[in-house]
Amino acid sequence: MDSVPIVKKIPVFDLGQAQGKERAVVAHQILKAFKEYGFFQRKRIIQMRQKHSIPIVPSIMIQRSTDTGRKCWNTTAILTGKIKKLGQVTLQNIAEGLGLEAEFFGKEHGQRMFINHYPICPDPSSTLGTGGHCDPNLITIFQQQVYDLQILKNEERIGVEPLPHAFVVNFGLPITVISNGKLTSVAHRAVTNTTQARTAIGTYFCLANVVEPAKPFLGPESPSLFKPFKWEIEFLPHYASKKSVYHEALEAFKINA
Ligand SMILES: O=C(O)CCC(=O)C(=O)O
Ligand SMILES: [Fe+2]
Repeated sequence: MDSVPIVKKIPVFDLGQAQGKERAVVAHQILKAFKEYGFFQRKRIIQMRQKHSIPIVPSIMIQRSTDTGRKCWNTTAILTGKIKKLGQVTLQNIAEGLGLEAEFFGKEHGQRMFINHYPICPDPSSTLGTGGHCDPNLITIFQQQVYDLQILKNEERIGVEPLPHAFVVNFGLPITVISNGKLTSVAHRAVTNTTQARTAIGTYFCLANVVEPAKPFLGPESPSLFKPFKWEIEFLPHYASKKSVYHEALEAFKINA
């Protein structure tokens, strides 16, 4: 590995722009980035990261030392709240970019935190960190401190340049359904490397309700492409059974499939 080119073009927005006067412009640009790459990046987390960096400690230490455990717990709780806010603003931007009401996605979402650790790998050509997949959840927000993220754009893999103090944001298969096919979730994977171990920390924003195409996208000229489904009990088990092969998990929910 690895002849995959690393692009520097995935747009970066800061949270201030996303909520301020430039909000409508940013929402439009986020949609453009989603159409082109399926990803964008969110800046302006420098103070937060410096103030609340998570100590990575083995879980056995957390069990033994209540002090370390408490610190980790407090830090995680603070970060979870900040990420929640970031997720809410991002979902408002996506809704507005799609021409929906800002609160279309609501304010409360299940947040599932993930920590992926990829050790140094002597032969990255034989081992991926995370195999190619589209995410099953609404949006995902995570850190890429060390390069590993590759996306599939027009059948070609491109690497995403890691930016310090930025989060990577991407959207999953439910947004393909909600937008009635206007946005196609982009497949991606994480690769390993021979020199640096890497830990990716992120949050999946989940759905509680039925997933279906949003009413404003439906009409005589644009019939619904997907049947409604319950995310947690119908979609997730199906996604897991398909071993998350790119967009395949959506096939069963397509109308006239
Ligand atoms: O570990 C990474 O960099 C990406 C992980 C990922 O794509 C996922 O957990 O859905
Ligand atoms: Fe992913």
